[in-house]
Amino acid sequence: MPVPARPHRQTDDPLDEVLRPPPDETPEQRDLRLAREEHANQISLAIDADIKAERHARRKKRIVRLLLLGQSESGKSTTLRQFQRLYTPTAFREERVLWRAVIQLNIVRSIRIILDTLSSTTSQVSPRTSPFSSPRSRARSISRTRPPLAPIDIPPLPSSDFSNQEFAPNGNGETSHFGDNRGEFGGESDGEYDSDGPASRSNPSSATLNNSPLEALKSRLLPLRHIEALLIAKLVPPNEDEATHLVGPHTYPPGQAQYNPGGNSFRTQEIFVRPGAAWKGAMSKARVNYPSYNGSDEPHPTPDTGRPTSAGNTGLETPDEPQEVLNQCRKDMMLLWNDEVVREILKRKKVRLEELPGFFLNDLERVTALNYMPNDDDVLKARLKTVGVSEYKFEMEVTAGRDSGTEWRIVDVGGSRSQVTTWAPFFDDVDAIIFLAPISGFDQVLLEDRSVNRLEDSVLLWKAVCSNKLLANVDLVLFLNKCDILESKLKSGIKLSRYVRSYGDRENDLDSVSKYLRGKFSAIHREYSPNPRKFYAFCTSVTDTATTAGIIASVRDMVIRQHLKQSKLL
Ligand SMILES: Nc1nc2c(ncn2[C@@H]2O[C@H](COP(=O)(O)OP(=O)(O)OP(=O)(O)O)[C@@H](O)[C@H]2O)c(=O)[nH]1
Ligand SMILES: [Mg+2]
Repeated sequence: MPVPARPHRQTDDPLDEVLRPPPDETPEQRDLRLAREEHANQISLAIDADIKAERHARRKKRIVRLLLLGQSESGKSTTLRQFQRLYTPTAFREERVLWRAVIQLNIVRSIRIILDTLSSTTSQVSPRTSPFSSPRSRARSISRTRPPLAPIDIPPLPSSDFSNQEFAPNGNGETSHFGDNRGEFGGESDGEYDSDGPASRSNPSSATLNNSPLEALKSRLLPLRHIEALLIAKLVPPNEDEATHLVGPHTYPPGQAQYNPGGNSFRTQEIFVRPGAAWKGAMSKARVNYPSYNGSDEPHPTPDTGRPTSAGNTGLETPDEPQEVLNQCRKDMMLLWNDEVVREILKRKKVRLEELPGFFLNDLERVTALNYMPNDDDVLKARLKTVGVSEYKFEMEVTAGRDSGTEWRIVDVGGSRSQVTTWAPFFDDVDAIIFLAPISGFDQVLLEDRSVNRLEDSVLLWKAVCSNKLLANVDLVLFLNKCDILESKLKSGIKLSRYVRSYGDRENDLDSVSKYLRGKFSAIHREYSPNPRKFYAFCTSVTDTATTAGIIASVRDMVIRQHLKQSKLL
């Protein structure tokens, strides 16, 4: 529909038009208007004074405000948990038990990804074309004591059917890594890991796996669907409609989305909660007695049943049904995850589960035990997406010299694209920002927009943060995060230069790559910052407690020094 032309105005400022006095204003109306304007002006001045006073009081009270920014899955909430672990250890330990439900859900989701992947594969089996049917692989499989779960005759997998770009970005020219604007970052198609030649991509085959061991296993794992629903109900507060109405189906790559063996589909999206104590509160309110919990790593079986007495602390009914179901399914889950052919299929489909958030399949024996109690590392590895923005107050239990008596407030935000717009109101009165750029994502795309490369998205966000005028005087700390995943990717042969053309033929190792990317981020900071300011960069793996402790201690020191300087207390 054509948009009508706007009437001609003297000024384009809509406020100007509204505020201009009417042309036929009487002297009485004029006096009244001026009195109203004066009144409004007084109110506005009073509000400004309040804000100033509050800021002054905050400085006097020594409240330090730290903002965590970065794209989704960059590690913001994990960094927050590291702060909690280090500086409010008692509270952190007391809350560990609440994370068990999240970990249970993470496990269920990982199993679902495997089953989805197998389902999409097994419906396309064509024995004749299978590289798995080579005499060697046949012999290897036949010699095993138990039959493999998936058939040996698996053909090359048509990557177009499993269009999980996260694992095969740009493999088929479907996405451009860095949009059309390939500046210094320029992508190339990912051919190296797409071992399927073009000829093998379309493989309309028909054989199905009725009554196969895989089908039997799938039905034995069906109870996981039930506990998934149960866990979602437990984790998402009852009034959180939005959280249960998860974002659209495009959010998850198709390979992760559908496990639908019996017609009842699993929820297809990532579960999320608003940050803050809401979900923890909802769960802990449902606590039943947990008499012997002392914050240690030791489990607390009840004397008679061996069941976890912590069940009540998870907010789940006693006994902890999800834990019992997971315990019953543990052998089958291990069978699935440790199956050689299943691993091969995952590899061919480029599903690198180990690199996905919330991965616990290598710890199934431990985490499915009836008396399982999450340890610190488990809590840091658990994945629960954040939606919204929330401020956490820290009264440091563990203080160090200069910042004793200081109250810390750490603001954690949801990082997915739709939420970036919610950040700006929190830019006021910030002492420092920790920006997390997960540099292992150079070969991945965003879950919420599969046309956007993750590294490119981080670079764009970083530019926006550096150039933001509200943040012009805020010190920036950059965490080039997920260096552990980056290292294993580089070691496995994935080349940065395929995705970042300007990297050229430099060494493809962690040291060279992280130095290079650090240089790029640092150059952006120099170029885009409105004013000169302090900038610190660290290569991090924030799930790693040992290395992160030192980095967080340095950040804390820097931030507090700057805060004191600004408060003119130094
Ligand atoms: N291996 C590894 N995993 C990490 C690292 N940092 C974070 N993770 C994991 O990545 C997942 C996502 O981390 P979160 O801290 O939830 O990410 P976030 O930035 O808060 O994400 P949103 O809440 O969606 O904005 C979690 O499962 C973390 O355990 C890291 O350095 N290495
Ligand atoms: Mg988060």
